[in-house]
Amino acid sequence: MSNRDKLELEYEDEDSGEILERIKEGGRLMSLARRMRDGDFEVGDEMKDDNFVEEIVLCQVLTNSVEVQVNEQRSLGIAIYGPNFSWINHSCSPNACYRFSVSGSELEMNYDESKLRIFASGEETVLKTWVCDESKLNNGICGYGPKIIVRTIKPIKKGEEVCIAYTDLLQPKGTRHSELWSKYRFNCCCWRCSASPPTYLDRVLQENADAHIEESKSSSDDYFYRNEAYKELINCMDDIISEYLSDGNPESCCEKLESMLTRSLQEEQPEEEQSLANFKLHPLHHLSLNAYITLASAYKIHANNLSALHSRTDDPISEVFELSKTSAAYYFLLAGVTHHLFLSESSLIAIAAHFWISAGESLLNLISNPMWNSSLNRQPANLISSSLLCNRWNKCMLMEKLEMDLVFCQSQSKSRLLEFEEISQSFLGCLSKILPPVWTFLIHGHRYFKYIKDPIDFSWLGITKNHNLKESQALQGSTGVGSSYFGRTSCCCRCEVREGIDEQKTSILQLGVHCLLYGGYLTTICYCRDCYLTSYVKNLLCQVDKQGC
Ligand SMILES: C[S@@+](CC[C@H](N)C(=O)[O-])C[C@H]1O[C@@H](n2cnc3c(N)ncnc32)[C@H](O)[C@@H]1O
Repeated sequence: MSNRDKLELEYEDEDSGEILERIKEGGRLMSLARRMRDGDFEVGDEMKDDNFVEEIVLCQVLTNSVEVQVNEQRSLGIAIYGPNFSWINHSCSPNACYRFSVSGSELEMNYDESKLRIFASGEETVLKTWVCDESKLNNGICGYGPKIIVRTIKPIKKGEEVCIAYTDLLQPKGTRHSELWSKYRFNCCCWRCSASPPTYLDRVLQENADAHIEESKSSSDDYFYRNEAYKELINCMDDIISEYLSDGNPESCCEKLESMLTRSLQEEQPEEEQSLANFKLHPLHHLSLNAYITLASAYKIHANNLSALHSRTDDPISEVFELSKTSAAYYFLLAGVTHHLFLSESSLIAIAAHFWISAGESLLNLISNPMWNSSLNRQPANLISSSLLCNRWNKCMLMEKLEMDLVFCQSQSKSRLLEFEEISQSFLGCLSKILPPVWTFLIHGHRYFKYIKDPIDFSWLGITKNHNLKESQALQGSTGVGSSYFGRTSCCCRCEVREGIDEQKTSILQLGVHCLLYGGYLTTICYCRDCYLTSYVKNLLCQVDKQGC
């Protein structure tokens, strides 16, 4: 499918007009290049308008290509895979996800960095490409480059359509729809988009946490005023993030984003900021999520920059320590928020897995900060004390099970769903013991976090869940785990609250390893045991072991 006709029909629409112009220009240049290559070029040909085939090719690329990402760090470019993949439609509550796989030998042997080059605005941009190995040619089609693997993430009934996500599922419905329309030319009618009342996920992603005034009961002025405040917040955040991307100054970005988040939650507002005050940004809101993602990484980059600047001094820098603590707190909050949302929409499993792993990694990084040793005249820097690890941080039954599952690929005796329910409950049980002191330590004195009453259980927000039949069915068919956290979850493990410096480090380590193993466990469900992300988790866990015992 190329959607070429739809683009032509929608020419009136401003966006489509621009896209169509660019397709026409691209098609003209491609056909010109073809004629020159074939020696079939005469003066005046450059003005010819018979580029239909080239235009179709470009439209097919727009409609069917996917961004190829073989690891977390960077994207390799875009690719079009065969019909087995390209024919899969989209849903905002998909039952499948995909990942790319490339073997180490493939990366080393077939990866020729010099093959394809393009020039853009005077600067040379090098595109990497896989070189076709003649011996692998199979009827003219060669199987080189990363493989794409589609995997189910929900039970799929016979005859039911398999769908994947073309867009970010944590965006509100309006944003998803305009993105799907401008890129793919269709209006999504999946059950999540058609749900009435809207699903819990769609409601919280956009809900104003201020007093719940129903649209019909509020005055039109009030509604208008809030809408304006919402647009103002979006513009303000976009400006801060674009400024950060262009000037690369994490310090100013953190300062501005946090003032924005904090101001939107303050009860008393200066008069000139009244419109922002009218829109409360609760932590499950999609704008808060965008802000947390930027803040978690900006704090980490700021800490790394500062530590590189002082790399020659032996003294550890307390500011680096504080920045790393805040970065870990944001990663943890992101894990808590996405986990909460995942429990109501199971297709968010890969996102939740990703943030649990990032939270675990940032907590382990914090443990190896030299500041722990200096202020207390402890053992050599950068080493997690071996007594700490020989103690094996009182590894609980859940950790032992998850480690066996991840590292030794132990076979399961139960259904995946039953096992998931048990593991998730035990995980929340462990967190209810280890997290409170660690969270207090991470957020101490921070102006924004004092508004976050709990980073895992968001019942304090007072946003009630729907009784949408399809939603509860989806839940039963997938996670089935309630979002209860403090108090209500039972835990049979040996995790315990600790006091004192070594104990504090132990609690952070315990929490970090729990997050990594749980994130790794979710990864095995959505991507399988043998993928890049699970190897990444195993490597991090290996480093903990090597540093210690
Ligand atoms: C990658 S192709 C998918 C394969 C396509 N359905 C076909 O038969 O060739 C993307 C295009 O499929 C259509 N499509 C995908 N998901 C859809 C959905 N949920 N509803 C309607 N059309 C959809 C849109 O036209 C979109 O541009």
